[in-house]
Amino acid sequence: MMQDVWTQLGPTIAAIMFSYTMYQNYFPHELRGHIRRYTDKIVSYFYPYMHIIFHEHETDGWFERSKPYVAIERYLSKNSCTQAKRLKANSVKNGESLVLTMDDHEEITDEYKGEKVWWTSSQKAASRQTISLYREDEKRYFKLKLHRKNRDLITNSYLKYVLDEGKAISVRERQRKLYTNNKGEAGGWYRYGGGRMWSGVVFEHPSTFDTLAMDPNKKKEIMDDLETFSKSKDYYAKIGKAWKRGYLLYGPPGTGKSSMIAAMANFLQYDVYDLELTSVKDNTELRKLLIDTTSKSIIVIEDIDCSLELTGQREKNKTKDKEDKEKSEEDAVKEKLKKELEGKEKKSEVTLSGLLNFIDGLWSAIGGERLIVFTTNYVEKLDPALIRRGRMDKHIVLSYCCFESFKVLAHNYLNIIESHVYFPEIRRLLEETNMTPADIAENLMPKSSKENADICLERLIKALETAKEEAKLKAEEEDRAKEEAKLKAEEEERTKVAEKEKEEKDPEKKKELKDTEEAKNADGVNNKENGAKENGDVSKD
Ligand SMILES: Nc1ncnc2c1ncn2[C@@H]1O[C@H](COP(=O)(O)OP(=O)(O)OP(=O)(O)O)[C@@H](O)[C@H]1O
Ligand SMILES: [Mg+2]
Repeated sequence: MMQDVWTQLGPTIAAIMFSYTMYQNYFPHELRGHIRRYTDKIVSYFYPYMHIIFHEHETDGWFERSKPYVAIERYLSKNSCTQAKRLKANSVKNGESLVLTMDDHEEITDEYKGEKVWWTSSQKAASRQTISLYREDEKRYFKLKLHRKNRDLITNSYLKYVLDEGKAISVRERQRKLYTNNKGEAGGWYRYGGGRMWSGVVFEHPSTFDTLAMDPNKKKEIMDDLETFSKSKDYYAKIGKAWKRGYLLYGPPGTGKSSMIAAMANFLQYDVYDLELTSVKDNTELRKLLIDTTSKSIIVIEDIDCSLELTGQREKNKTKDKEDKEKSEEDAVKEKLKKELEGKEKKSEVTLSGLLNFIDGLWSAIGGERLIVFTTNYVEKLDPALIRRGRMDKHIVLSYCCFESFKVLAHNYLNIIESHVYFPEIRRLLEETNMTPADIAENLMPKSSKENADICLERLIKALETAKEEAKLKAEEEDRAKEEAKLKAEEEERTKVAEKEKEEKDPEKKKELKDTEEAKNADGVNNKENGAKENGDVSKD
């Protein structure tokens, strides 16, 4: 049966092929163009579909792939995996992961608002005249087939959706980076357009909100806050605010400030720009660094209190005139000596006002979707202007380990899910003494393959007891010192009173004391008058 069909089809195919070859060889090029136009018209009368082509390279010979093509490739990858029989694998993230797309001449179907479209991937040989230095001699493209009645829907709405979705997938799956600013002086050439302001490495910090030990309610609040921020582009535009948010993380060393920044970056899939303020030459360079950051990023300034002399700068300026007058010659000499000692070592000239502008000046709005995070161990040292709401919108205190935080660490480090016989004791000890999550974590970590959960928890209990004992001794020591100081002050007071009483009882001494006081007062008046004359005081005239 099958053989019969082929026997009948054979001559027909041969005839078509022959006619096509004759047409190609003997019809002049111009005539072919005319024929094509007319055949297209006839076909379009019966054929209700239309096509849109998206080339991989928009400009001939140019190396970069077209952005719409890449976005479509990413968008189609999810449907390709389920529909296409032959797939093509492209490596991304420096070969660490793969994007699967349909192979040439495969077709996949997509549906948008109830209407179907069809995508195919193809390639055609590049024209011989084109000289391409960078890529293979073939032009890849995606072809979108759609019904003509859906023209408006697809061109106005569907294509935008595909491109946005494709871009979002690329962002989600991109290799995130941790950047640090290059030192201005050392790498001076970059400032004249020769290089970049930031150097980056792949961001691989494993901290997440799951591994972060803190009060669960507080954790949830922060996660909600971050999520709301990342989805609020339109809201920020509506209220006329730049799409950025400031976080101030403060607390003792080892309470998880840096870990939280990493968790935030992993949660939102953002890049991290770790800004070393002391390497920034001046306010202009600070602004350039800001311009050179991308959106979907966290700009971090760690230990802001140590970064610059930002704390008292305002007061210094306010009282500058007064100080200038009062500065004694001795002070001036001291200052000069200090400057000489510092030698030629160039210090950062970034000022508090420069930093304030960096955070919420006009330039801070460019790019959007950025978090600015400051960390400090001493929040009280910071200038209030630096951390006011609007600059640092959310203040988060990270403190000593509570029992809830401990449970997270016990789960992470020892895989203890809910409870353990040692937990009540640990709970009591944590309420009685302060220990940072970093110290707790160190005690919980097994030091050899023989150490099980019991051994690690016992070690923690011992450490907590020792810490409690030390804190008690320290408190006693402080109380004792305070008591001694109080007794000393009382003793001094008693001696003073006794001496005064003694003087008052002795008439000779009393007269002597009165004379001395009168002489002192008279001296004071004379000195004032003399001083006024010397200064040319005109008030008496
Ligand atoms: N809240 C926490 N949850 C989980 N691990 C923590 C937490 N706090 C500290 N750690 C552990 O302790 C180590 C030090 O923490 P981290 O660097 O985040 O502290 P920090 O608050 O930034 O300290 P510093 O003020 O000294 O910079 C981390 O590697 C982490 O393993
Ligand atoms: Mg830190």
